[in-house]
Amino acid sequence: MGSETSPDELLEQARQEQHPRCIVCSEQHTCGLKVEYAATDEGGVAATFECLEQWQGYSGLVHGGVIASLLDGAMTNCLFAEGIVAYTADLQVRYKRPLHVGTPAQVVATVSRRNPPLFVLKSKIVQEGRVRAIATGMFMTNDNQLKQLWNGD
Ligand SMILES: CCCCCCCCCCCC(=O)SCCNC(=O)CCNC(=O)[C@H](O)C(C)(C)COP(=O)(O)OP(=O)(O)OC[C@H]1O[C@@H](n2cnc3c(N)ncnc32)[C@H](O)[C@@H]1OP(=O)(O)O
Repeated sequence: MGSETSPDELLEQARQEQHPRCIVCSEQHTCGLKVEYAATDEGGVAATFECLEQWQGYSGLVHGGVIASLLDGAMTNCLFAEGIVAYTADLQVRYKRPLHVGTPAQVVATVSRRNPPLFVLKSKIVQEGRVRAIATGMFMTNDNQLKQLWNGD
């Protein structure tokens, strides 16, 4: 009791070990998005993205590739928070409404299905209370992580 590793500790450990120079979530990257995903009480992860002008594609709008990266990064970090390291195998993004530069947005992700080695996750970006983009991702562990899952360690 009391020594159990928290989701945020698991997330940080996996992030540091597996992709410390990630273009989406590393604080060390010189020109990355620097998104700080953190575990939520609901069992997923969340982060705020400032939607700076430098991330725009069409004038005044955040580039769709950046949006896809934010959603994918949220889902990857959501698995990190469970101590699972997995790779994006399939990613579907629906751009529902424009994401405007100059206004912060929230990105969240949750695990919706666990069927090792496959995991299905959902993610969304909300700005000023309105959903701007949603994604479904399928993630897959590699052989080493699979062995750990099956061995329960
Ligand atoms: C993994 C990638 C990584 C890689 C990702 C790489 C991405 C690179 C992108 C580079 C270019 C950009 O950055 S572009 C910027 C990113 N995209 C955006 O900001 C777009 C945000 N979304 C919007 O502005 C809007 O939702 C629009 C323009 C797409 C559509 O708006 P709308 O004209 O009001 O129409 P709306 O009512 O939503 O939909 C009209 C009808 O089309 C249907 N519809 C709309 N979208 C879809 C859809 N995706 N699939 C099926 N059906 C759809 C609706 O159900 C509806 O059917 P019915 O009810 O009539 O039957």
